[in-house]
Amino acid sequence: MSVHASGSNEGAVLKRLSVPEFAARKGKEPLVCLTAYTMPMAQRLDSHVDLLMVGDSLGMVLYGFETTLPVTLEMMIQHGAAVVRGSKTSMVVVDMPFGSYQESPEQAFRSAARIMKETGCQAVKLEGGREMADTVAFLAKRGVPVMGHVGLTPQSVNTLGGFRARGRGDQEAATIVADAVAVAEAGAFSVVLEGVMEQIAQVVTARVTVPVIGIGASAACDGQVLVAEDILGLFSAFKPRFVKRYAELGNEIEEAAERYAKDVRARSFPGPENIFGAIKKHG
Ligand SMILES: Nc1nc(=O)c2c([nH]1)NC[C@@H]1CN(c3ccc(C(=O)N[C@@H](CCC(=O)O)C(=O)O)cc3)CN21
Ligand SMILES: CC(C)C(=O)C(=O)O
Ligand SMILES: [Mg+2]
Repeated sequence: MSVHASGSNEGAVLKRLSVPEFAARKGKEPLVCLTAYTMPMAQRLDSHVDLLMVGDSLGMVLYGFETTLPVTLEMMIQHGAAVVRGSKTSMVVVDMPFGSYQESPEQAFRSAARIMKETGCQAVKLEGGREMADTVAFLAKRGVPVMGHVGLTPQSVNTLGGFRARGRGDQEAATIVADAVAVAEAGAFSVVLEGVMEQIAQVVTARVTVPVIGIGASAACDGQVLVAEDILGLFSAFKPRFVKRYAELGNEIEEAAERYAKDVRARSFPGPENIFGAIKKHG
């Protein structure tokens, strides 16, 4: 719909939204983010969003895993490279998968460097709060822009006991605020805030100087992100409360497959226009 107005897009060549331009949008218009895992989806979404997030949710949405834990660095790199190839103006951020960064800042840097070298993305995202602050700082100081992710952190599903809203109760709410502040102060250029009450979102958004991107965290945030397949009706294993459906493409796929099957069975497909050199029928 629109090419990013800020920054210096001199001449006719379109440029991607940069990390500093993204960060400078806090307090201005809301930042629009969606996940993308493939080239064709990235092509369709690119001009409508500010950021394309190659989420490790692809393990659940594309591969049918029950959690994001089995996702590998290799999978994130292949999908990340495809999304970069399919987009021109959006910033592309790739999720660091479980096990690729938690061990040490050095391990995180090695993984992040591979992601950036092999995909061409602008930044990486990793889950965690205060315990990840050193890692965020280590990467940010070495040329790896980092997006934080606090609140409902799906890679901790086994510790949390499920994909449930976080921050119910004052103690847990204070923990989430402290986590967001810690990663922002460590140098994260933005923070995803997932699955928390509006009250927490409001406090976090006011308290940190970088954009807070919400998913199930109310309109108090500086921007929103959702899984593209969720809003398009292409994923039906579960539907979090925070998802709003904007299309029912899953139904359209089924209807298309049904019509095709009917045509093949009736030999009405392929027709003359779909074949190479039809046999001349003599009347
Ligand atoms: N397709 C998809 N969309 C997502 O938003 C998403 C993923 N996959 N995979 C990674 C994580 C997992 N997420 C989830 C998964 C399930 C719920 C869910 O079912 N929530 C229920 C409440 C469950 C409870 O309280 O026990 C809800 O009603 O929102 C929420 C977030 C968010 N992320
Ligand atoms: C939705 C975003 C925040 C994410 O982490 C994912 O898709 O994996
Ligand atoms: Mg993720």
